[in-house]
Amino acid sequence: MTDSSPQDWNIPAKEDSPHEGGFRADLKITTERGGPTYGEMIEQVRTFMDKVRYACPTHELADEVIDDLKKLNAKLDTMLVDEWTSPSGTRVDLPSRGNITLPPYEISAGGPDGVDATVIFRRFHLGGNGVAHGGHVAIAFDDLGGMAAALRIGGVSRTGYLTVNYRSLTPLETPLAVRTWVDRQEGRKLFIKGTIHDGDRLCADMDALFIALKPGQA
Ligand SMILES: CCCCCCCCCC(=O)SCCNC(=O)CCNC(=O)[C@H](O)C(C)(C)COP(=O)(O)OP(=O)(O)OC[C@H]1O[C@@H](n2cnc3c(N)ncnc32)[C@H](O)[C@@H]1OP(=O)(O)O
Repeated sequence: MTDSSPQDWNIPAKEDSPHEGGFRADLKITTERGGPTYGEMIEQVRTFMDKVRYACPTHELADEVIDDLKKLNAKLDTMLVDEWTSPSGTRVDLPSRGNITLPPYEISAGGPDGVDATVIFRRFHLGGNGVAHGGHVAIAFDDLGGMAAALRIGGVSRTGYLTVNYRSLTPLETPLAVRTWVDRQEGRKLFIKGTIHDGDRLCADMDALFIALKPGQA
């Protein structure tokens, strides 16, 4: 049992900070939260996950790692905040906004016409036989597709459906070009398309529907 409770992550909307279209009206995007080395902390976590995916520890080493992780978890338990003020997700200066649950990507261009990014699937994104897991490919498309929708409407949308066509194998540890764009819009419905290329080779493409949230809609 840790000091934290599930409520730490689920602070309800308040009068001075209402949920609006899925996000808080006063959500502050900042590059300050978590301090100047927060990005390096996230990178070390990703590196740890890479190693965990491939490590075969002895019983003794596994016990040692468990003890070390318990200490690290206890340290972070003293610093938990709600999702609206957590740096992970709002640090726009970091790959994937500092969100460790996303494959790390960097945006090179973004606007109402779409988003261009470079994504690297890490060793811990392994599916099998040395290439990326298809679910992780879909996560990259979902986030960057949602970003294309957000930049078009200047607001928040949620995924209605998302279809990925896996055209060829998606390599790990390789910078891949991602493009997502609004193919057409019908009212609240944004039809989003996307591609992931390894050089000239198409790895996957996406066909998705995002629905713009109404004010107050979660
Ligand atoms: C800058 C930062 C960028 C960050 C990007 C992050 C992106 C991440 C996005 C996500 O992963 S969101 C999580 C996954 N998605 C969900 O959990 C959504 C769950 N579903 C819902 O919450 C609701 O179904 C939804 C908000 C999507 C729609 O419900 P509504 O009640 O608002 O709309 P409604 O059901 O009336 O549908 C509106 C229109 O969309 C159509 N529609 C809705 N879902 C559909 C669907 N699945 N397929 C086809 N059409 C669909 C629906 O028929 C209708 O068409 P018409 O206006 O023409 O009548």
